[in-house]
Amino acid sequence: MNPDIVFSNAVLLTPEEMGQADRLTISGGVPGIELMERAGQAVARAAAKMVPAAARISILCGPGNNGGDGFIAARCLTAAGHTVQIHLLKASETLNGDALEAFVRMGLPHTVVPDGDGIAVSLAGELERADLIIDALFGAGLDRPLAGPGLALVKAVNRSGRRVLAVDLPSGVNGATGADPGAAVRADATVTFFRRKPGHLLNPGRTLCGSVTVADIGIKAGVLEKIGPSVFHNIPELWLGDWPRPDPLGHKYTRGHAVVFGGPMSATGAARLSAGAALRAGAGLVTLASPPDAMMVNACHLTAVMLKKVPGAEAMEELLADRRFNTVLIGPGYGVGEETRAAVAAILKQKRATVLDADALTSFPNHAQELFTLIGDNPAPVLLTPHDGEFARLFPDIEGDKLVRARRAAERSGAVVVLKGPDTVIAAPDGRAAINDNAPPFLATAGSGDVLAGISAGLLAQGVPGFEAACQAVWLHGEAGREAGPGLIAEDLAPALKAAIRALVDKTAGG
Ligand SMILES: NC(=O)C1=CN([C@@H]2O[C@H](COP(=O)(O)OP(=O)(O)OC[C@H]3O[C@@H](n4cnc5c(N)ncnc54)[C@H](OP(=O)(O)O)[C@@H]3O)[C@@H](O)[C@H]2O)[C@@H](O)CC1
Ligand SMILES: [K+]
Repeated sequence: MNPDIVFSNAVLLTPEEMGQADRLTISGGVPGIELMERAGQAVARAAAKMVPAAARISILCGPGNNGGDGFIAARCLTAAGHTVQIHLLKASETLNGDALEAFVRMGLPHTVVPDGDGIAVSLAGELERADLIIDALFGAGLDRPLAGPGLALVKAVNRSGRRVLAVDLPSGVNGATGADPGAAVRADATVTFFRRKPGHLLNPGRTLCGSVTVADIGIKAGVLEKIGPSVFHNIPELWLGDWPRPDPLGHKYTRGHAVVFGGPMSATGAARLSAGAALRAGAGLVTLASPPDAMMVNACHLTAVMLKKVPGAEAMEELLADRRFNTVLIGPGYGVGEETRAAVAAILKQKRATVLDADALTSFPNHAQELFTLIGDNPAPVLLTPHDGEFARLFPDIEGDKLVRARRAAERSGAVVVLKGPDTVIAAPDGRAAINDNAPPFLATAGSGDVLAGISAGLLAQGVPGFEAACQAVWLHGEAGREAGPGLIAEDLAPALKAAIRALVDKTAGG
């Protein structure tokens, strides 16, 4: 990975790391109120784009600095000619620091939400009449589920059916995990500061944020060197430096040779989907290794993908004695059980870049440590690509939010773990992780995972390092899904991949 990535827009900061960025900036001579001014002004600019002239805007301000941003926005929007109603969750006497300063600078009338589990009918009515509600209740400082008047207010916002702009995070969403224990605001848009947070990308946080914009509030990227971020947004900026650009003087043998092990006659399609995707992803050659009974059906369906009869684990070892097969994928449609475990062991002993998917994962629930030992002994990258169900079977004791689970699993297994879903997390054993957000919902269809495993193998075959190959594959898979569009089936993905790669290469002049 390019070391400059830690300064890039791909960086995600936990609320703690964001606090560190804040403190480093303040100790570097920028007063906190200046950061808050810029934050509040950015919120006001975003709000102005969401409403007509002279709009009615209700601003809900919490007891901390998130509320402080709301006071600044209130002042700016009033100056711009909007009618602004300000509601404090707690009496202004409880404010301190920059939030108090922002409140004083605002100098506008306000009300305080009365204590209790409900809110006044008049406030509910006002929210329902607003052109926009600005949610400045809680941001990075939320440290427990909402309750009492805060919870009542959030429910009233969601009931109002009005457009909502969230400051930093929709109140109730945990910035580190995206969790919303209890309840959270459902926003149409969110303005955050300096860098995105994991909670903007992990569900349910992502869906509660609406569209997210990142405002520059004067924190310099240089502070990131001290913070040492390790979690990233899976965007091309993260891995373009490792994108496999074909050598103009090269040939197909210099672009790698992936071998995909296929299943019995009744389940051959999955491995063919994988093999086709590996070829599309740029592997110079792809061989489908087929059991004898499935040769005929595979032969009927393959053209550019080559076919080889491989009757069992011993034949696999013989095949892989040829070092030109530099990457192996096993799992899609392979079958679950002892034979699969033996095959995976035979493959991992050959020390090739390896993708283990589907049945190759499901065969190991009671033999997980055996698998991790084999992975540990293989110096080449190994990718595990479980969905939640496969993950739970392989790592039954690992709990927590998706980011934590994927990172623990990667550390334990020694593999790059791709924990799949609408917010796929890719985690490396060295602690790096990336969160993906470009997959359309219609990508959740039979065979889609086989294609993803194939793209991963195709990139590994070209020598892309494990973490970057997984990140590229997940991103391309999402782009291919968007390209294929609603109604897609897995067969559509390999052709759509061509357009997705073309767009990436054109945009970046990546060759
Ligand atoms: N960092 C930066 O660079 C910049 C940050 N900025 C802004 O600051 C925000 C972070 O501010 P923050 O740290 O003051 O936290 P914030 O979200 O206002 O909440 C803390 C307050 O809520 C309370 N509380 C917590 N949970 C609760 C619950 N469930 N139910 C009830 N109460 C609860 C907690 O009180 P407690 O009761 O725990 O004492 C405390 O009073 C950040 O999101 C961004 O908008 C910008 O100005 C620009 C620069
Ligand atoms: K908020």
